[in-house]
Amino acid sequence: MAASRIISHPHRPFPPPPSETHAHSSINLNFALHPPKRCRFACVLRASLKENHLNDKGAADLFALPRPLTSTQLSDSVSDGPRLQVAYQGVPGAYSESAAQKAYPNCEAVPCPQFENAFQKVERWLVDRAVLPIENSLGGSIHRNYDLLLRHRLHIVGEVKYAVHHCLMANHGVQLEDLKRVLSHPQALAQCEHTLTKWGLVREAVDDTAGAAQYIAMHEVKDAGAVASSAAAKIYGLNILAQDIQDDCDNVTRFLMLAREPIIPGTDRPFKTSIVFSLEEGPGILFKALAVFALRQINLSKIESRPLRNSPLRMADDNSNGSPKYFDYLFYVDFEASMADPTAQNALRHLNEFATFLRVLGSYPMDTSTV
Ligand SMILES: O=C(O)C(=O)C[C@]1(C(=O)O)C=C[C@@H](O)C=C1
Repeated sequence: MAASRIISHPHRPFPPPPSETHAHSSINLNFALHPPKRCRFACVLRASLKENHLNDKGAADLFALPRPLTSTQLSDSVSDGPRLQVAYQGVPGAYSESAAQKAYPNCEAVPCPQFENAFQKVERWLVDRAVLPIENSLGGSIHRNYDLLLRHRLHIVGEVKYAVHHCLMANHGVQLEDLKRVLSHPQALAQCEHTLTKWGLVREAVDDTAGAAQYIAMHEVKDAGAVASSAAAKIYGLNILAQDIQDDCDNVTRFLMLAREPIIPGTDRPFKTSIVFSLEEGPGILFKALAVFALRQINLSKIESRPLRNSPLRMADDNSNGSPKYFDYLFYVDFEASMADPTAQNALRHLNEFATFLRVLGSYPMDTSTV
C-alpha cells in the first residue's frame, strides 16, 4: 500500500533530489495548503462550523479580513492606543492569566470559563488575542487545545513558557491536618501527584486552579484546600500552607498566543512552525512524512497525534479483510524553521504531495528564554 502510493507520485521521488531549488512561489500561510482532499475533512470542518453556530457564509465573513501581523506587533499593545485585550481560560489568579501578561505585558487579560470561549471571543472580535496552554513539562499535552486549534481558524502568532509554582492553600485557621480534600485543575493535581498522595488528600478536579481557590474561599470550606498560585491565594484571601509542592521543581507550561491574523514570518530570529496533517494508511507512511523534515535538516520539536473525529467509518484496504477502520489520526508537528525559509516551504510542499490534509497553524518566533 505504502509502496504503491510512493510510486503513484513519480514527480516527487523519495528521497527528494539534492538539487531542490528555492525558486518556488511562497506557500499560502493563511489556512490549509490545499482544500481538503477527502470528504471526511470537509465533514470535520463543517461539524466545527456547526458547533460554533456558523454557516460557511458566516465563517467566510468572519475571516474575510486577514491582515497579517508583523512580528513587532507581537508582544505589546500600541503604546498610545487601547490596551490589547487577551482572553485566557480561568478566573483571575490562574496561571493562564500570568502567561497572558507575560506574553502581552500591558494587556487587559479577559477571563473565560472554558478554552472554547477564548477561541470564540477572538473569532467574534470581542478580544484581540487568546493565550492558552498547550503542554506542560510534567503533565504532557493539553489535548483539548490541540482539537480546538483545528476546529477554529485562529493562527498561532507566538508561544510563551511559564514556570508554574504550585501552593497548597486553605482558609485562615485551617491546618494541613484538617484537610481531607484538595481542589484544583486536573493538570495541577497531576503535577503534585506524589505530594498529595503523601498527605493522603482526595483530589477533586475543577476548571482552573484559581477557580478552586475562589470556591473554597467563597464557601468558607474547612475540610478542603486548593492547589493554585500564590497570586490566587492573595486575590481570594487564603493562607498558604505549603509552597512549591509540584513533584519536580522544573514545572513549565508552554502557552500559545492566538490571533485572527497570521504574522508575517521572518528569518531575523529563531522561528517555529506548527502544522497539522493526516496521512493514508500504510507501512512507513509516517516515517516518510517525518523524513521530509529530516532530509532537510529541519528539527522537529513536538509531535502529537489525535483521533480524527467525525470521520465516517471507512473500510480499511484489502489486507485487513475489509474490516471497518476505527482509528484515523491527525498529526500535529512543530518544526524549528520559519515559513519564510524556502527549505521549510519545500518540506511542506513535499509533505503535501502525499498528505490527505495539511494545514499550517502558524509560523512564529520561538520562546528561547529559560524560565
Ligand atoms: O488552572 C490554571 O491556572 C491554568 O492556567 C490552567 C493550567 C493548564 O491547563 O495546564 C495551566 C498551567 C498549569 O499547568 C496548570 C493548569
